[in-house]
Amino acid sequence: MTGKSGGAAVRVKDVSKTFTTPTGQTHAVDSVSFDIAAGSFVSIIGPSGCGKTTVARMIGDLLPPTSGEILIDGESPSMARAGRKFGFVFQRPTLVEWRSVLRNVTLPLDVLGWSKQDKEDRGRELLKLVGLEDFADHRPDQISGGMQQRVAIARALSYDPGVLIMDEPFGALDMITRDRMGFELLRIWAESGKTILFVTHSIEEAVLLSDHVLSMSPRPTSLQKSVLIDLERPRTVQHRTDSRFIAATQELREMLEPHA
Ligand SMILES: Nc1ncnc2c1ncn2[C@@H]1O[C@H](COP(=O)(O)OP(=O)(O)OP(=O)(O)O)[C@@H](O)[C@H]1O
Repeated sequence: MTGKSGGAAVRVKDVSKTFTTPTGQTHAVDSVSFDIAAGSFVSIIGPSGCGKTTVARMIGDLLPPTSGEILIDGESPSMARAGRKFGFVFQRPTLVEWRSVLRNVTLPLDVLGWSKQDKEDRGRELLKLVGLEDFADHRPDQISGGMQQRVAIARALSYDPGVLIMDEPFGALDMITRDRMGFELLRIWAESGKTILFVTHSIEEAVLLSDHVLSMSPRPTSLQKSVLIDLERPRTVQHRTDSRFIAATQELREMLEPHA
């Protein structure tokens, strides 16, 4: 994907956000700037309540910034949303209970007016990508939480966006499923060539999955550091014991939990 933003799939420049509520103002994000190169996997990590979700939601056109500029493939978030340039995956899969797994995946294509056959073909292709080809006709309540989140990922990829924004997508899963989903996501990422922005609470998860980890300060959040994860791919469980993995997690832990 080549953008008008100098090759960056996502550009965040001097972005701030202040929420105004009946009880006063919350300065959540303070002049955050970063670029995400096309095709890379970048995580945002920071203490609870620091503003990670707010940053992801502003990029995903779910919230307007108070000031600053966001570009996705060279376009504003609202233009990029209209042009189906990104998909968004939330912490909870939010599937439609009465639709089959296949018809949940193809839901966004209904609005785009795809033919029944094209939707069916695309849906089955995506279910294969996320390893759920045998569950097309199941209802969401007939599959596990991890499988539901894979349906949500397939749905976000349905219209083939260049960028996937994921806000703590595995936060509601147990540790074993979460670990497995991380590697599953890396496989999907490698096969699909997307740019991924991944919000997480877990330092280990961020280091294991990412090319770069953006460490955010407590609220009002600003970018503390971008840590390059110097580990070859494909990543495996063995990387957890690699000295470079340990050094990167240690560096991030010292930034995020300086008094621990
Ligand atoms: N819609 C809103 N209205 C008012 N304040 C908000 C709103 N959304 C978020 N905030 C405030 O902005 C700050 C940052 O919230 P945000 O959800 O972005 O943090 P976070 O880092 O994603 O937190 P967590 O890791 O716990 O999910 C918090 O103080 C929160 O209360």
